[in-house]
Amino acid sequence: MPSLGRLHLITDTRPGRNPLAVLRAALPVARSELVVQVRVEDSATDRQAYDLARRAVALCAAYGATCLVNDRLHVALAVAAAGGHVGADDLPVGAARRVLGSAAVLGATAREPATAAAAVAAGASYLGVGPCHPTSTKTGLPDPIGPAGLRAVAEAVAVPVIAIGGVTAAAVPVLRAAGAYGVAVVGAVSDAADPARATAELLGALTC
Ligand SMILES: Cc1ncc(COP(=O)(O)OP(=O)(O)O)c(N)n1
Ligand SMILES: Cc1nc(C(=O)O)sc1CCOP(=O)(O)O
Ligand SMILES: [Mg+2]
Repeated sequence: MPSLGRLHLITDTRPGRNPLAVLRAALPVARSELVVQVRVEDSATDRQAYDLARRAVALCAAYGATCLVNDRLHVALAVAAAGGHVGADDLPVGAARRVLGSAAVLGATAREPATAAAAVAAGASYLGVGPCHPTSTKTGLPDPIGPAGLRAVAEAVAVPVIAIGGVTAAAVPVLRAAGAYGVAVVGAVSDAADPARATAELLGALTC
């Protein structure tokens, strides 16, 4: 399995957003360092998820980037994505691994060490850990775990830990020092006036 990219860009499909335009801006900058996670609103139909995912897979292929699909693993398989990401309300990690197969990238959400270790034992190849900081992108999350919470998870597992939740380029050094291999963002790129520049700033912080 090729090494995992360090910058995970999650699609923003809230009303009024243009996720494909954001991908077209970010991909030429980050190329193979980018992991695109296709995440749609819960209210989206499978057909809408499929249409976005197949376009994202094609764009990623042109730049050597990795494309994953959040939650809907049948969509991941249908578009030949590299894998998927699951959390507490999705298929259990072991079941997700059986669906996707042994070669797929499989991310799992973990907020504390015991869940993290269990997810890895069940077949997760990376962990999304957060929310590290307050975020306005997703509601209903627990309180932020901060760099200390991230460190506790990172010290418990041997797979890449991807910090998520309110991540900005300025926050990256502290998160990396706490054990993050990479970061996952929505707003830091999708809300930016210049998504290409925001991507470059995040990459710079991740690779310095
Ligand atoms: C990299 C990464 N980390 C965490 C999540 C959150 O997944 P989940 O808890 O299943 O919540 P939804 O994104 O499905 O609402 C993620 N998607 N990516
Ligand atoms: C989709 C998602 N999951 C989270 C978690 O902690 O599980 S935080 C989050 C949203 C991240 O968006 P932003 O980069 O704009 O804060
Ligand atoms: Mg989920």
